[in-house]
This record gives sequence, C-alpha cells and structure tokens, in this order.
Amino acid sequence: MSLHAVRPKILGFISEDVSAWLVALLVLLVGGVLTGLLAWSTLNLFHHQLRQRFQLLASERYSRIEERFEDQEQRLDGLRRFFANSDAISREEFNGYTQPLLRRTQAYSFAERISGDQRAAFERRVRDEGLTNFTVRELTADGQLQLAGERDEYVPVLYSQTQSKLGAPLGYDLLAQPLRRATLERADQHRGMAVSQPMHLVSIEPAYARGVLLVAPVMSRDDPDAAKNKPFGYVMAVISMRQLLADGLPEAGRDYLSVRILDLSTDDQHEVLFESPNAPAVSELSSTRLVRLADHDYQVDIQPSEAFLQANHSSVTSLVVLGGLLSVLLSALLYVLVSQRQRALKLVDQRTEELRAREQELRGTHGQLRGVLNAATQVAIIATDLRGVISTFNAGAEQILGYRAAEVVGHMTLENLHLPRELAARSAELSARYGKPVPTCQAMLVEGSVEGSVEGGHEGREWTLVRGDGSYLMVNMLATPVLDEQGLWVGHLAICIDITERKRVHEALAARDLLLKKLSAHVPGGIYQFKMEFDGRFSVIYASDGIREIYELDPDVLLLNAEAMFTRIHPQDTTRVRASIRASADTLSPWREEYRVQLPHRGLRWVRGEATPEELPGGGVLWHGYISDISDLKRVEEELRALSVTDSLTGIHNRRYFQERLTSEMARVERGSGELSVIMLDIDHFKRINDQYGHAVGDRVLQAVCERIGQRLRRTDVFCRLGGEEFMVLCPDIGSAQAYLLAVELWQSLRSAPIDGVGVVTASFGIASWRVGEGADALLLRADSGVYVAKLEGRDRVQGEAD
Ligand SMILES: Nc1nc2c(ncn2[C@@H]2O[C@H](COP(=O)(O)OP(=O)(O)OP(=O)(O)O)[C@@H](O)[C@H]2O)c(=O)[nH]1
Repeated sequence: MSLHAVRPKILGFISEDVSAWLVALLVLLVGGVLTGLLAWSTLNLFHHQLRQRFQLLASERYSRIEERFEDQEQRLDGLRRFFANSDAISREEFNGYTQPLLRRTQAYSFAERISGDQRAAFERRVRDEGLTNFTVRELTADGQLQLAGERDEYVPVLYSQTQSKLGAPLGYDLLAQPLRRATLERADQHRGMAVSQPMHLVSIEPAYARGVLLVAPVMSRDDPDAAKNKPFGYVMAVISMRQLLADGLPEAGRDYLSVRILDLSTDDQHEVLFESPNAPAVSELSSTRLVRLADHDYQVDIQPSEAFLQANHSSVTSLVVLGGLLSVLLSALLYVLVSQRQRALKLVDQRTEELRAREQELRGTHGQLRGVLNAATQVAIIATDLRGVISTFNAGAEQILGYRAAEVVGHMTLENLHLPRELAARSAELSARYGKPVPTCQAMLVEGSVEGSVEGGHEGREWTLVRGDGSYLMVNMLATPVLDEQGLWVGHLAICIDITERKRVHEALAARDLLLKKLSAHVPGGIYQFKMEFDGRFSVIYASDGIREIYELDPDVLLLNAEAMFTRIHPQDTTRVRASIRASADTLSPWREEYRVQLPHRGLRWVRGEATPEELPGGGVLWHGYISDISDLKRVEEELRALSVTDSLTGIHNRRYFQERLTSEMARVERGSGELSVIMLDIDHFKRINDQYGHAVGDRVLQAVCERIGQRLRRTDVFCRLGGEEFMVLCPDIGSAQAYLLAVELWQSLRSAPIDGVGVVTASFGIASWRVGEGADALLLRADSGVYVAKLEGRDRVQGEAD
C-alpha cells in the first residue's frame, strides 16, 4: 500500500496534492464571502436601528414644537382674557402679569385701537402717565421709528414687556406695516388668534429678530356688540423662532437634528419660518409633519445632522477590515500549515527512500565486506569487543595464524595471540611514556607511533604472533577502534599482514645496499642514478659516496636538488653537458661526456661521465652511470699533444703543428675573415757549419737561430721548424707588405750579431701572402720559390713576393 493511500486529508476534505496556494485562496475567498454577508446583515441592522432612533428623536422634537406652540397660544390667550375681563389695565398690572410669561417669548405687548381723532388725546394721556416722549410712530424704509402720519385708525403699542435690550417699541402703529396689519385683520376676521407671516421683528436683537407675531384681539367685556365691533385692542406675543425652538436644546454643533419650518399659509410660496443653524447631513432619513399655530399650518421638516451620523456611525467598516484581516491571517496560517505538512510529507518520503537505499547499500556493503573478509586470504582481519574477546576471525587469519575461526571467536582475546614478553615490554614502554599503567591487553591497541598521541595516526606496528602450532609469525598489525553509528566505542579491528617475506627481502636488500656501498667506496669516482622527468626536470635517484669527491657535494644534497650538480660544472661546459644529456634522452644512446668542474677546494678538474639511459614507463629517462676524475689523464694527454707538435731540438712547433695551423688559418681566410702570410727561411751553408764545427755545434746554431727569430715575432705568429735548417713563420692577419717588413727584420736580427764560436750565420727568406682562391700547397710553393731565388741570387737576403 502506498503512503498516499493511508494519508488523512487536510481538514478532512482537502486532498494532499492540492496546492497550498489553492487552499489559502479558497479560505481567503470563503472568509471574504462570510465577511461580506456579516457586513451586509450588520449594515441592515444598523440602518434599521438608525431609522428607529431618528424617528424617536424626530417625534420628540415634533412634540416639543407642538407643545411650545400650544404653550404660546395658551399664554397669549390668558393675557387676552386678563384684558377682556378687566375694566382697565394699568401699565404696572400689565408688567406684573406678563413678567412671568417671558419665557421662550421675546415680548408681550398690548396695542390699543384708536381712531385718528383720538390720537392726540391718546398720546397726551400716555405722556401724562409718565412716558413724556410717547407718540404714535411708524417704521421707515430703513427700519427706524418715526412719527406716524395722519391716518383714520391706529393700533399703537401701548404696553410692552420685552426681553430685548433694545427696549419696547412703544407707540409703534401696527397698522402702518402691511404684514402686521394683515395679521390684525385676520384676527378681527376670525375673532381669534392670528399669527403673522414670518417677519423681521421690531426692537429685537438681530440674532432673534426672525419670528412671528401672535396676535389675539381683545373684545370689550362691556360692549354688547362685541361680536360685530372691532376689538378695542390686541395682545401680542412676539415670538422669536430661534428662542422658542432652540431653548433647552444642545448647541447647534451637537444637535442631532436639523429642523426647518415652512409656513404653508402663504399662497405663493412656502416661506421658511425657521431653519436650524446646523446643516442637515446627507442621509435618506427625513421626517415631515404639519404643526398648527393659531391660524397657520407649518410644515416641520426634520433631518439628521452630522452630529447624529457621527454619534451613530456604523461598525461595518471595522467589521469588514477585521473580517478581511482574519481571512488573510487564516489563509496564511493554512498556507503555512498545508505547505509545511506537504513539505514534511515529502521529506518523510525522501527520507524513507534514502533509508531504503541505505538499507540496500548496507546489505550490499555487508555482503561485500563478508566477501572481502573471506577473499582476503593473505590478510588476517580480527575484530574484538571492548573486552578484547575476538568476534571476527576471517579466512586470512585462519590461514596465516593456523587457528580455526570456531575455536577463536568468543573464546580467545587478541592478547592471547601475541608473544607475552613482547606485550610486556611494550606495556612498560607505554606506561613510562604516558605516566599511567597500560595493561598488556591494551598494549597492542594504544597508538604509540606518534609521541604523546594516543589517538593520532593509525600506523601499523610489527608484532610477533604465536601461531596455532606454537611457531612465531612476524606481522604488521594495524589496530583501530570500531565505533557504532552514535560514535560510541564498541571494539577494535586489527588487520595483520604477514611480513616474514618482506622482512627477508628487506634484509637482503639492506645487505646488497651495504655491499654496493662498500664496493663503490673502493672504486675511484662515483656511481649514480640520474633521472629526467617527462617535463625535463632532473633528479638524482642514487649517488655513491664517490660523488662527494667528484663534485665536492654531499650525495644527500644531490638527492634533494639535482641542479646543484650543474652549479659545479664549468660555465663554458654547462650548455654542452645539458645538450648531451638531452641528446642521450632523445636517442636513448649511451651518454659520455668529458667536462670541467670548478670545485671550491680543489679548483678546476676534469671529469668524465658515462651512463646508459633507460626509458621509463609514462615518460622520462633513467640513467645508470659512473663519473670519474680524469684530470691526470687530461694532463698527460696535453703533454703528449704538446710533444707531438714540438720540435725536440729547438722547442718550437714542428711541421705537423704547422700543417694543422695552416689548415685552420686557410679555412679562416677562405671564409673571408682577414689575411694570411707565410715567411720561409733556410739557413745558408749549414752543411759547412756541421762540417767545420761538428754536428753538436750545428744543433746549437739551430737553437740560437730559433731563439733570435722567436724574440722578434708577435704573439700571434706561429714559428715552426719544417725540418733540417728550414723554418716557416705563419703570420695571421698581415698582408704581403707587412710580411716583407717582418722578414727583413728577422733577416737583420740574424746577420747583425755572430753566434758564439761560429760567427755570423745568415739565412735566405722567401715570402708568400694568401691570394683569393689559392690553396695551401700553392702558397707554400710560392714561399719556397722565394727562398730558392734568394739562394740563387747569393743567399743572405729576403726575396720579396713576385706579383
Ligand atoms: N747539426 C745538424 N745538422 C743537420 C741537422 N739536420 C740536417 N743537417 C745537416 O744540414 C745540412 C744541409 O745541407 P744542404 O742541404 O746541402 O744545405 P747547405 O749546406 O745549408 O747549403 P745551402 O742551403 O745551399 O746554403 C746537411 O749536411 C745535414 O746533414 C740537424 O739536426 N743537426
């Protein structure tokens, strides 16, 4: 069954394979929809509650307005009855009655109706009461009161009780102003209260001047035709709408409602009686109701103000934000959970696969290990537990040590296989080194090859093991700790290699090395192995002690640095030696070279090297060779050489040497570099000297002539005895004229002074200078011809060169 089949689904319904992004998106979507639904229902509830609250506030405000309108009517009616039921009302009585009524009313007044005839008497009466300046007045166009004009009838204000600081407009004739007049007429007509159209009230502070005049006619109690006659006066309430409606309400900025009152009684247009100072807010909420005051109907429109909306703001925005945030957080959380879960599951899959692969690998490795253990028949592999008891004993161990695995595993320890005295010695050595006792059972396990390091490198150590038959076996044993997977020490692994044969070979090699050393010590010169790598680098593989004398270098120095050898070779020979080595490497031909070495102590020496090259696999050449000092041999050779080209009697060069030098000088001039001349001389009548003085004197004469001639020659001139009394001077780099002068000088040096016991000895000279294309024989022949001519012409002379 696959792992996928048993996995539970995410949140019970989301498949494991669904992308974490998709899950997060789905949750975000659902969260968004739920938030939207919740916001929608909350908004509906909010609007419902808002409407209810507004209606409540509006109803309360309507009640307040109606109540205050009724209150105004009742108070004015009371004042009217006060006048109607009294015979005469004095100013003090009026004031006393209206003083307590001045609440939410700007002023209460009483205006008496008088005819034009009664005006003067009326004014006089009132002035007599104490109002000395009292006159009937009317309003001018600019709002000032002035003396009223002559009319048939007046209704001047007689009494007035006002809150205004501007005072009462006493004497103001209400009939003089059309609106007030119309109001009085309507009151007369209805015989009841009438209210004016909205107007600017007189003698009221401007802020409160907008209002109405509520008028009630006062009929005389004593007038029998009161129903028909005009009233004798009017009581009035001056009502400022602002004062009436705003009293008891919070200030405009904090009032939740915006109120507007329209006067519907005007025919042409609905005039605004009152409008709240606070503007209505933009809202669908509004309420309208009709309210009546006296004979007028008013439309009262109420709308919520900004303060209302602010005090009742919706929490939907917060809800949406909160819902959105929660949705985002939830989707992010789910994304993290799902993706982490998926990652964890993938990791589990991956680790499971890895474990399976590791298991397979371990099985394979275990099989291979078992195979290796069994196949390693030349190596003893022994594993022990921590107590040293052997747990593995491979086929190689059986074969090498002569035990069967069955008799060793679980029965014997590694210590049992060792030679006891060797273990005891090693134990003592280790105990002394580490300053604590090391038991013999651990002596073969403690690493001792590195001083002071217990767990340092793992190097094999030679041990003597006791075989099954009691014989001894030399092994190289490498013991390493075995750790389990947690790194805990669980035992040891010892790998033993039989080194009996190796030791024998080492001993044989050591004996041969010793022999070689002894032999080479008795051989003059040095034996060496010299190697050139494929990249051209030199190295010395072996150098016997004899090399030390050849190069005055320690053999060990050469083993480290082969180039040190070349520092000893004479600078003029170094290039030649290197070239010959490379030539030998290229052609694999034997190397043989004689060269000079410049030694710190013995100075310049000649050596001869000989070596046989051998091509190495993979490139490079190895020489096996021998170097010897040939300085003595060279010296003898030089001496022999000198003898072979020297005339034994006179000590000057002989004919052979002359021939060699002539050949080389001819080659030089034929290459076009310089000139060449020869001067030939032959002693005159030498036979006579021999005959007269003896052969020995003749020999001395020959020596004396050579001495005199030699003194006159240049260092570059080559003076040779061709034989008998015949000589030749080879003069490089001089031409015919110079050669002639030299010959004359030589001729004179001979004849200018006598030789002891013999007298003056003369010679005949012939000269020849090399001509282009001329051979050696022709050159010599011409010189010889010169001597011949000199002899013919009487001897003792220099014969110049014929043209
Ligand atoms: N003492 C002595 N005599 C030599 C030697 N070699 C040759 N002679 C002699 O030199 C003589 C040469 O004589 P000639 O060839 O006749 O010449 P010459 O006597 O000098 O006469 P011209 O050359 O014609 O002047 C011979 O008698 C030789 O024996 C030598 O090494 N020592």
